Amino acid sequence: MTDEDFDDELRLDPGFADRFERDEKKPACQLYLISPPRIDAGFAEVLKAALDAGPVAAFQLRLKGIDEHAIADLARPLQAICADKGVAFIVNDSIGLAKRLNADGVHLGQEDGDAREARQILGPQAQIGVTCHDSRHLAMEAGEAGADYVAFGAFYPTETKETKHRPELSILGWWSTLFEVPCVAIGGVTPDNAAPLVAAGADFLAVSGSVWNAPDGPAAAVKRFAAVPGMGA
Ligand SMILES: Cc1ncc(COP(=O)(O)OP(=O)(O)O)c(N)n1
Ligand SMILES: Cc1ncsc1CCOP(=O)(O)O
Ligand SMILES: [Mg+2]
Repeated sequence: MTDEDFDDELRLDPGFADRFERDEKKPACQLYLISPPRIDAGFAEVLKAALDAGPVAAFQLRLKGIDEHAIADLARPLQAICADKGVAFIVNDSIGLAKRLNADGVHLGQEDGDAREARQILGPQAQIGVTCHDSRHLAMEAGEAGADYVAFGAFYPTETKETKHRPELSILGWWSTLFEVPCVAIGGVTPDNAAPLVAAGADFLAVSGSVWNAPDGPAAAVKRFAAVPGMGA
């Protein structure tokens, strides 16, 4: 079944998602930071400053190409900072590492494992997120499997990851209208292009490059995100 067939089956007016308008009944959109691809010795201080600069709901440790013992060693001080600032600490890719670190949650891509298994292993309090690319079908499957959020992207070009999928903004309104599970927008999001994602219904903006590579520094970028209409604590 295609995503369009879902609209037919649900007897939806095909244009309804484009007309979705975020209003005061929907909680403010929140910032979800994804770590830089490499963590150097000074990163803990950079992270602290970024988390102090504006509201951040979550921090995901996303390190590729290094083994889990090394990631665990890098994780602990960062996890402590997040705990201190009341920011959820999410591990990318690995249910086992999330368990070992007693992280607040795990983010799973379509090849990273199953949300039901993650729930069994990590327990009812864990925040479990699932990559759904541009697919309503994957998002509904993730919701049924008990995901705490579904992630759509990449909305904009990004140098952080090679991406194949480019959802339309309307997937955010479609999801928000039909389901309670929060949705995340990811991929090339900057303070300058964030507003349409927020207006379209994103509950979280997941951001890496535009924060860590900001010319005036990560803290300034977090501050700019806080000023985007519809963003909040
Ligand atoms: C919040 C969030 N959304 C999407 C992704 C991408 O996950 P995945 O598709 O598994 O790709 P990698 O990040 O593992 O390269 C994410 N990490 N976080
Ligand atoms: C991990 C990931 N998944 C889809 S796009 C992306 C990269 C997000 O980083 P950036 O905010 O730098 O585009
Ligand atoms: Mg992954």
